[in-house]
Amino acid sequence: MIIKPKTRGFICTTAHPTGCAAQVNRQVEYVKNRPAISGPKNVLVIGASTGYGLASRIVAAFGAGANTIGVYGHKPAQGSRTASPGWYNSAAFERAALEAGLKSYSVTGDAFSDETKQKTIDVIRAEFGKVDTIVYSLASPRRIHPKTGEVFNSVIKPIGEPYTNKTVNFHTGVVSEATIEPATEEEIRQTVAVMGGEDWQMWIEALQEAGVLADNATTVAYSYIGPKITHAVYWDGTIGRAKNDLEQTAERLNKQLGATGGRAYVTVCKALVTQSSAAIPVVPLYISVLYKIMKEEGVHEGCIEQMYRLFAEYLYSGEPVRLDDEGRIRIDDLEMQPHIQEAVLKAWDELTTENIDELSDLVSYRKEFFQLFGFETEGVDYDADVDPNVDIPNLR
Ligand SMILES: NC(=O)c1ccc[n+]([C@@H]2O[C@H](COP(=O)([O-])OP(=O)(O)OC[C@H]3O[C@@H](n4cnc5c(N)ncnc54)[C@H](O)[C@@H]3O)[C@@H](O)[C@H]2O)c1
Repeated sequence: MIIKPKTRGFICTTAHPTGCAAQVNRQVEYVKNRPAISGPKNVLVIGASTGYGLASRIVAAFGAGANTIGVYGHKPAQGSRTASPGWYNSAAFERAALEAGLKSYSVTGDAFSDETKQKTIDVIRAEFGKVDTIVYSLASPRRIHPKTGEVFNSVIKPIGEPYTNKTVNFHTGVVSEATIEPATEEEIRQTVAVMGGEDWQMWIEALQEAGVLADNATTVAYSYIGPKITHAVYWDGTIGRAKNDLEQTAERLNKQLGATGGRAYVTVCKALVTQSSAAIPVVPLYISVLYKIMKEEGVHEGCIEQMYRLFAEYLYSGEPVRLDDEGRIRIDDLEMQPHIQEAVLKAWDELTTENIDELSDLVSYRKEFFQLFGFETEGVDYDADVDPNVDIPNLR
């Protein structure tokens, strides 16, 4: 069938298998052309099919030659519906790993459930023995608690007061003001339950109890802090509370794993176009401005560049890991440079619908958004007939 993008707000309901594969292969090529990384051997990535998780898996496999297990939510094609981009990405990843002679497995299911954890443990035990690196990269709107069955929904809201700022409809380029009402205590609690550290801890403990966690294991989870412009809706809001909880979890895990030479880190990453960040008001406009300035300065990075730097220069550099005062890894360092942020702020104050293309890189934002779903990718013939049914090798 001929597959074209179909959007509904900040989501695209179709995905293109050839385009997604091309995006994955571009990231694989980037990593293959960088110096090899030495350290990780058997890597588990939770949330491995898109964004930072997918890039982490590509770096582990093609940068360090590691065997990998990717855990992610699954949506194969059905009738006239295409599969999700994560499905096509993972199919392309598994094919590339097979070709490179790397062991790799995909476990699909709800990562928050005991069942998926057990399924993953079974694969580790049968195929790898143990894992030495665990990347926790879930971004989810909802979690069912595996012990109590309680359903939690995460919200992106400020705390205390309503928040008003500029935002953009990235499809039309219209800049307007968005006001978000503050979260209730219950909404804060539920957001922390979804995006905080409890499930990360549950994963590590399940792996430890099953005896499939290597002694000197490294685990990492991702966070974002960002500039003052987004603080009210992000760092000082509901999601920031969850990220705070993630940091406390890292501290606890560090102590727990430290006894056997292991380590746990929260890594603060750069703001990038992913399915998750597209859903946050204000953030797409901030990213568009940031992209323009960072590109002009020659310091722009995407997911793959960020993850390569994390593995090569921090986690597996052979040196003690550089941390900030709060014990976090900061690969948002380039984004947060004062002169970059000053330039963003200056543009931000002046931004209107009329000058958006001059002051921001909305064109790239839009393009990258569609690329997340395999569209607008060079070298892909979008008028060609393509089979939406794609098998994932090594799917468990
Ligand atoms: N995008 C950014 O700008 C940015 C910046 C800094 C930090 N981060 C953080 O990085 C992490 C990953 O975010 P992303 O932007 O790469 O998101 P993403 O939406 O691209 O990826 C999320 C992954 O989680 C998986 N997932 C979600 N719910 C699941 C479930 N219940 N069971 C199994 N798999 C599930 C998806 O399949 C996907 O593989 C998050 O913690 C996010 O806060 C993102």
